[in-house]
Amino acid sequence: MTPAARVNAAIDVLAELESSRRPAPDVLRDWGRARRYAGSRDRAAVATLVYDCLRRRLSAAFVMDSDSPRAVVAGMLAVARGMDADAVAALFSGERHAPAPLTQAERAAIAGARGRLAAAPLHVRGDFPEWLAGEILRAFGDETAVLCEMQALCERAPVDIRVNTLKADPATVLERLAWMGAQPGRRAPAAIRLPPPPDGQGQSLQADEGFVRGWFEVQDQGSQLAALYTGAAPGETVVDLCAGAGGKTLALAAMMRNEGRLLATDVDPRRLAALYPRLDRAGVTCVEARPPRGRWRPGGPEPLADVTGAADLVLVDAPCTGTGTWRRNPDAKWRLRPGALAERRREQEAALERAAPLVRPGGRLVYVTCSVLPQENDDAVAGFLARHPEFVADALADAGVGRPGHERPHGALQLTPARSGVDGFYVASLRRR
Ligand SMILES: C[S@@+](CC[C@H](N)C(=O)[O-])C[C@H]1O[C@@H](n2cnc3c(N)ncnc32)[C@H](O)[C@@H]1O
Repeated sequence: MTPAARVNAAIDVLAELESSRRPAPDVLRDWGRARRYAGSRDRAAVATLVYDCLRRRLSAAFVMDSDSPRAVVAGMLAVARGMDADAVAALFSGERHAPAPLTQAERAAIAGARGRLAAAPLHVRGDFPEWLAGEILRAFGDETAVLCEMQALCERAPVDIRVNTLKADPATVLERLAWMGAQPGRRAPAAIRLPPPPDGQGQSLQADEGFVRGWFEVQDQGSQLAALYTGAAPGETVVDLCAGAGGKTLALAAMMRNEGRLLATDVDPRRLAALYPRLDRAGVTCVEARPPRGRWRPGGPEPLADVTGAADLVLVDAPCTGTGTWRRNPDAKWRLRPGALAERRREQEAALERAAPLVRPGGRLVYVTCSVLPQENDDAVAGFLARHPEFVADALADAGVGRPGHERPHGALQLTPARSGVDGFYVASLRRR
């Protein structure tokens, strides 16, 4: 496919996304399947165009004065890729498989994009849903900080891996992946960072022998730091209450050097299914998976009943809106609705209530989200502390990585792409008196 044909395809995919309201990965997958002539590079390039449009949807539409898929693609090429009107016109050429030529008005809009955008409202310049403006201002304090943070959340994210120190050492893995442009991670000691792939062509990490042998996992450094701030140590009894597919379980097991007990569960037993092969591959032996029988419900049988009052550490990696991961999942920011935020808040409260009785006196409860919204973070912790006077806010474990984020109430830390160079994670540590 020519570059212009890829642009045309992105316009089609965006139109389909709008009309079907299905998630972007599904629409892109179906688009690729229906077009056998599109090779893997074409599919990756089209996906990157679509995701870049989703990242910059509001600002691209604003400068073009239209939110049609065609306008959003043209506007994105101007605002995100810095293309001038001639460069965009070369793609909108009207030739075979290319979009129709730019109109005079479109050319003028692209030429004046930068100036126009400077006068746009905050949520347009920051490309986030208007209904979240109050929450985001609350998170970062003033408009300058909001813009800096939200624009960083519009960038493409690098790929981070966590070297599994149970099986390998970071220097050896770094050498092995040097050909992919691997660099030491700036934040977490076992992290290696790969640059965002040009034109969305993903690195074939899962095919690497090192991955198959369990030497590393793909995991954002924000997630790695959140695990480090728990201070999980060898010999402890640790609960990973919201283990999901086990990204943090594996990180905790490595911190514990496979010594002690690490109990992993989730409200949904199907989510744990992916954990088992990952434990095998990583050589993790200290984990006991405790799937509930059917979906766990408050008041129902507790698969962790035997640990009541006995855990040194309970990690609540809570379900959340995922606003901190918008770099990787830009579709999510436009799909998020106020009702979903309210639902996540209820789930967070339920998970915290479930965690509290498991913690031993003097033990700690670490609450984590991948969100930047204070309602899910500061407010969730404040509400918990008000309901549970037997807990007090505590300092995060000194993981030897400093505190490269925004300080929050209760000694908590908010990591962000702009401030920390990682996904937006929130971490708070609470200690049982
Ligand atoms: C952010 S995800 C976990 C990600 C995972 N820890 C990782 O690092 O890959 C949140 C998980 O919490 C689970 N969850 C929600 N409410 C829960 C509850 N009350 N008890 C246990 N798990 C819960 C969800 O099913 C979901 O898998």
